Amino acid sequence: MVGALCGCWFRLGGARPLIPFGPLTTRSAMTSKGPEEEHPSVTLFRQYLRIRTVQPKPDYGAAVAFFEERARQLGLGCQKVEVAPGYVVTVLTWPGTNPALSSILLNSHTDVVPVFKEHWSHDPFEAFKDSEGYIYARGAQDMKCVSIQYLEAVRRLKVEGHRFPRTIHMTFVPDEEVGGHQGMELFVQRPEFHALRAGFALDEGIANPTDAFTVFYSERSPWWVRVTSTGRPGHGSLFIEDTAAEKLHKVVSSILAFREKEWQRLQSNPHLKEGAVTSVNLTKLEGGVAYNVVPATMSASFDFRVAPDVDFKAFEEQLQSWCQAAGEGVTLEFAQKWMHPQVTPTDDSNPWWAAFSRVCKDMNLSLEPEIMPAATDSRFIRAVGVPALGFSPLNRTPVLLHDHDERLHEAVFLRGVDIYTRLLPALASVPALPSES
Ligand SMILES: CSCC[C@H](NC=O)C(=O)O
Ligand SMILES: [Zn+2]
Ligand SMILES: [Zn+2]
Repeated sequence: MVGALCGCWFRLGGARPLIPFGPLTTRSAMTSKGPEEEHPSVTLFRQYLRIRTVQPKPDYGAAVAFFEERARQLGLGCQKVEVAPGYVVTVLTWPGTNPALSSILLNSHTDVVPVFKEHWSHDPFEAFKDSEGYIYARGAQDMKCVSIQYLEAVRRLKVEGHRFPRTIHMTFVPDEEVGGHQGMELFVQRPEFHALRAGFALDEGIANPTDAFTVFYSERSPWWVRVTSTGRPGHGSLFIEDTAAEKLHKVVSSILAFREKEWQRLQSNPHLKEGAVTSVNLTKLEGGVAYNVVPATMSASFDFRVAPDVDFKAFEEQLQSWCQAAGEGVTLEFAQKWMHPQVTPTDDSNPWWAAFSRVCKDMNLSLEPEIMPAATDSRFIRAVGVPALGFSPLNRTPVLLHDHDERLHEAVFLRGVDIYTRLLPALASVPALPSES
């Protein structure tokens, strides 16, 4: 461990009461305060949002320095693990009172997706706050809010003098937005990860526009598939037989028919949520050189998200058989193929869920448990046997991750700090599990 220094608090007593708000409409009554009156947690959030950790060239160095400084100020242990050249996982640690118990892992990624600046109302890296209190920035929802909410909850609990039996680790990881292959996927294989002895993890979720909070207990598996079709080339004026395009068209039709079937299944059953069915989109078409030259090769790329209850072997065979049915010379390759879907139980047989859901109940938060439609670092955490929930405490918030004008209201952000301030004591005080005694 390095940097386990005890620093001074930049502000004591973060538990300032929030201005309560009801429906969105009443929020406009809340006028935003001047910078001198801004809640310090919001100021810190906005500072972090200004660090340009934007793909494809994130400034990871600045993010690591930011978290090292947080560790210094909060008196937390700080460890840096370089999982690949230039890809550092920063781990901040608040030791528990009983080192025999497994720890709580609070994960967040530091990178954010690119922007189309011309479609934004404000500079996406300025963290502009409007007069109503909405903070506009890339990463406001996904997921720089969560990183700071973890830190601010820990700060508050530490200031109040609490200690808990279980150690709390906060991991700040690179590379999630491009697949996590240089981030969490490598980190979970490292001795430093195993040394954390994580018993349970929290990671990102998605905002919920209603009063409820969404919590994810599993994920769909990303399968990125490129179908390549080869056929006879020739002059564009002739009826050439066995062309690459005709065969590719057949595969595209089969896959889009499957897409329609899954869409209908989702539409016709109000109990099914997006993550419970398999989705697919045709995302790239490549091939051809000129209008009048029939190409010998064409390809189509698909982004499949396979639901966790699918028989993966049978599904792959289905993909192969669509290619075969299209004719000779049609093959497929995988650019991503996640094969280890895991489900974290959401019943009281899981003591972590029991603790999590009990706090939500006590706080009158209504939870909507779902399967994450996209892929997050949770899949790597669950795959090494650590139960994980995907949770971003953002309700009454439009889903704007990866979108233009991504934004978050400061009151929702601060309410999230309150929520973690209740969740962490409960999770870090879960009694010894059978496997720990
Ligand atoms: C297949 S790895 C890509 C991970 C990415 N995660 C967030 O958006 C996603 O597209 O789901
Ligand atoms: Zn994310
Ligand atoms: Zn994202």
